[in-house]
Amino acid sequence: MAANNSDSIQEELGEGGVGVKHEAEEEAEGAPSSAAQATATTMLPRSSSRPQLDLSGAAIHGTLEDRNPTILLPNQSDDISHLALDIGGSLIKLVYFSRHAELSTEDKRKISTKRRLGMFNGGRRSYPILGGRLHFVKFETGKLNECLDFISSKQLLRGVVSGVDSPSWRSGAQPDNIVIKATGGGAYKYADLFKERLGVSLEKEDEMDCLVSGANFLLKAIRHEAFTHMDGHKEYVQIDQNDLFPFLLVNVGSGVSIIKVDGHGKFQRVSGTNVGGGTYWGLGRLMTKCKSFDELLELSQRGDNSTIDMLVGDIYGGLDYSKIGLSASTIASSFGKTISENKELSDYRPEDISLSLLRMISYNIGQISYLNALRYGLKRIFFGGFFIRGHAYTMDTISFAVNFWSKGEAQAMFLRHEGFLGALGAFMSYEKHGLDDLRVHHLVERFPMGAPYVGGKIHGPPLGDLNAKISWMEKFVQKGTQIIAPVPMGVPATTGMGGFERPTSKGDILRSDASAALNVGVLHLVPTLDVFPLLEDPKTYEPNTIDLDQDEFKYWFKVLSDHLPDLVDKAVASEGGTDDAERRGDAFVHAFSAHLARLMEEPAAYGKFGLANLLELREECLREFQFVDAYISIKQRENEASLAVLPDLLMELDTMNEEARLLALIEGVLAANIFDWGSRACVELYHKGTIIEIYRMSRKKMQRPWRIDDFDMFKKRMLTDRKDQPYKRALLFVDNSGADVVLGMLPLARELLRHGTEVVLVANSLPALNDVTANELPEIIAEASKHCGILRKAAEAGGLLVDAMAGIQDDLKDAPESVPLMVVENGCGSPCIDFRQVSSELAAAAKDADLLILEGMGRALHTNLNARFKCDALKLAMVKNQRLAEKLFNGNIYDCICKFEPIS
Ligand SMILES: Nc1ncnc2c1ncn2[C@@H]1O[C@H](COP(=O)(O)OP(=O)(O)OP(=O)(O)O)[C@@H](O)[C@H]1O
Ligand SMILES: CC(C)(CO)[C@@H](O)C(=O)NCCC(=O)O
Ligand SMILES: [Mn+2]
Repeated sequence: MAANNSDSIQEELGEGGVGVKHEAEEEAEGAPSSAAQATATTMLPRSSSRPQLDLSGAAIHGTLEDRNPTILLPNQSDDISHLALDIGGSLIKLVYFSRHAELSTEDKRKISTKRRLGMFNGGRRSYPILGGRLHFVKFETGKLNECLDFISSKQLLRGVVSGVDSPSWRSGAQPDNIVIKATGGGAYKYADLFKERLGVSLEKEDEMDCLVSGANFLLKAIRHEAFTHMDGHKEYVQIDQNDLFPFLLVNVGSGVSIIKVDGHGKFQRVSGTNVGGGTYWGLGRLMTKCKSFDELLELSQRGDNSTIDMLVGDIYGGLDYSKIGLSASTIASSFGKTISENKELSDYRPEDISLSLLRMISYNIGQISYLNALRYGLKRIFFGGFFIRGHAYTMDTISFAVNFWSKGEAQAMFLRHEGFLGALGAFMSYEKHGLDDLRVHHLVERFPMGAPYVGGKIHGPPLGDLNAKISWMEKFVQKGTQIIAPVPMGVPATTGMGGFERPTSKGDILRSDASAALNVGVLHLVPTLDVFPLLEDPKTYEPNTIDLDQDEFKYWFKVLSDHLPDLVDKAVASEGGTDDAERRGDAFVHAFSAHLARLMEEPAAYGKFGLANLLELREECLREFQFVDAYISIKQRENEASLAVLPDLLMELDTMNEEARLLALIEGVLAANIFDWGSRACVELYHKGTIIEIYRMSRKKMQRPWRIDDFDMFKKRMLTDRKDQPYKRALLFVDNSGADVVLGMLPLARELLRHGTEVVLVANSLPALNDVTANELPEIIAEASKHCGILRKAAEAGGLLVDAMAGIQDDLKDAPESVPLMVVENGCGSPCIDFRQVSSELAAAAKDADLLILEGMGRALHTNLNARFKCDALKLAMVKNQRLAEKLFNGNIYDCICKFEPIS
């Protein structure tokens, strides 16, 4: 049985440690925030392998009294290189691409690492795709002027030049040369108006072509795009690229187009129906006097269609007509009850009318789609178009019809970017932007701060700056805008005989159109991301170890909420504790809490969401309010404190024999992993002792066997089986700053170097909690090298000492004989790692690696505990969360995990 040392850790510190000041705190007391700032400003330029946070979050405009205030999109300083439109009978859809401001990130360390990894000269792939962001916006066709204003106020035409395929979009374009791609009937109808008002020509693209290429792009490039929706339950479907075609695409716009898709560019419009979204909205408006589509949809949620529709039971005296499979509650005739002679329109409730109408039209579309699927032997039907509106009841009705008539043979699926197929397709039709080459791993979807909030329409002039964004957040708070209930999950009961009851809606307010558009997120295109080449099977790889279901989410909601006050204190202090920082801190808390609340209501609101995504969302949210590195001063003082005792530790290790030393090293990694500011239990410990005291105590308490203890197997591999065949290259995924990396991972790296193994330290590109970043490592290593020849030689050989240590030249020819120690960034800014999207630098480093060491809870437990690799893997972590320990290992907090997975 593995030892449980949790109580004794608390005890020991409770006695010996109380009242003892944090060692480094004392040192830092003199000038706490200025030290932090000094580092912040001398930091190397930020990595661009994950984009900077999108600053295009929405902002509120108008008076506080408005129920649906207008939402403004803040300024976009980036270049706009492409813009495409789909102008339909009801709505205008606009997709535009903004390029990241290119940061120069090629510091010396990176250049020399890249050279070593063979990333230059042939080894380096050339990226035809630009990094940037795809934005999705829509307007009512009847308010075309708002769309024109939006385009000019956001300067979307700036940089778009004549000859749209020219890559030189920055050079000054003459307005009268500008050509943009457009599809939908309005591309013809309004061409002159665009020319007149904006001076642009619309290059027309075929509407069906665009729908198909938009759908194909989404199904290929977006991981969680398609989902089923049955009985109120939403489930994302994994699309197999090799088994995608043929399928039926049903676009439900004003009218409905039904297209059989056989491949890229291979399709046929096989049918359509004039009973579509325009019919629902138009008839609904006439009959209910609703002022907006959403109002009409919202009404339906409180409706009872049995007052309008003639049911089988109405005809059969309350009985089922079971012989032909019809239950009493099945609609026999939509609107059939309104034949009653003594009733006028005003005698019916608008709610009931809206529901009957919605049901009639959705059901009809489902049925016609099924018939066409049957006609061509297709099993999969994808539904798009804005009629769907992410509305649970609409989707359930369509799914019900497809499922009922096909007897479960055919499946209805919906697309998250439902209404943007045509606009995306028009966008794709630009040549040479390289987007056809985009793969799933190049795209990161982000949900800017506006996403959880509810507002009116998205349009209007741009908002200036961060300050304006914060005011927006403050306005929301003042106004007390609560997070409004999600699209209700209809839980229609069926009798199993075709009956389909009315929706039992959860909330009574429809999530507004604006926020629904925001829920689509902003797609960040990051061409430098790659799939980690050592994943055994990228197709079946799932980073998250535990499914974030409602129950699990509730738990993490509390953990993250409880942690917020402390986090924001640190964040504000890291920015000097100024009034401005305080304001940003408040805004951050509101924004992140809003995201949490939104996800609590609907865990699938932003696509399939795991714990890794949730933890990353918090970091992104900090970055959105320009908190560059909340833990910077903690990281610094812990690094210093640990570096001070490193020489003694190394000396002690060197007195041991090889076997004892290897054990001491692994023990050291596990013990030092206790320094984790993301774990509440550990943060409490930190008040009870100095870093070194805690580290020593943590080591002393180590008792084998650990909860998972493959150490002997690892030792055998290292010291017996293949002693003369050491690992060629080890990738060490490091976790926290301070003792964790300095006293844990660095000594282990040193031992591997000693065995002749090249070591690549893999660290975060962007800060997350107190994790060490790739930018910070060279300085730490340089400091450690002062006391250790092995590290120094290896670091020199790895080109690490160029910037950090004066007097040492980066001259490869004169480099001393040693295997190199290198540092690469992982492409993430999160405490977890998703191996489907890592930096190209890491992917290159992985090519020759035969050992992976994943360290820490985020990378080895929350994610990747069950991941299988093409080479040996060692997963090391201390479990610093009681629930996780119980769930994963039937264990206890502070249990240790040493999981070795050799490939043979
Ligand atoms: N805010 C909204 N205003 C108007 N209609 C909306 C709104 N939101 C959703 N809809 C629904 O979406 C439909 C329009 O969908 P979509 O934008 O896909 O079609 P369209 O391109 O305008 O039409 P078509 O392709 O037939 O020309 C409307 O008819 C209505 O049913
Ligand atoms: C006319 C279009 C293609 C315009 O988008 C669309 O509204 C539609 O497919 N209407 C249905 C027409 C029909 O096939 O009966
Ligand atoms: Mn359309």
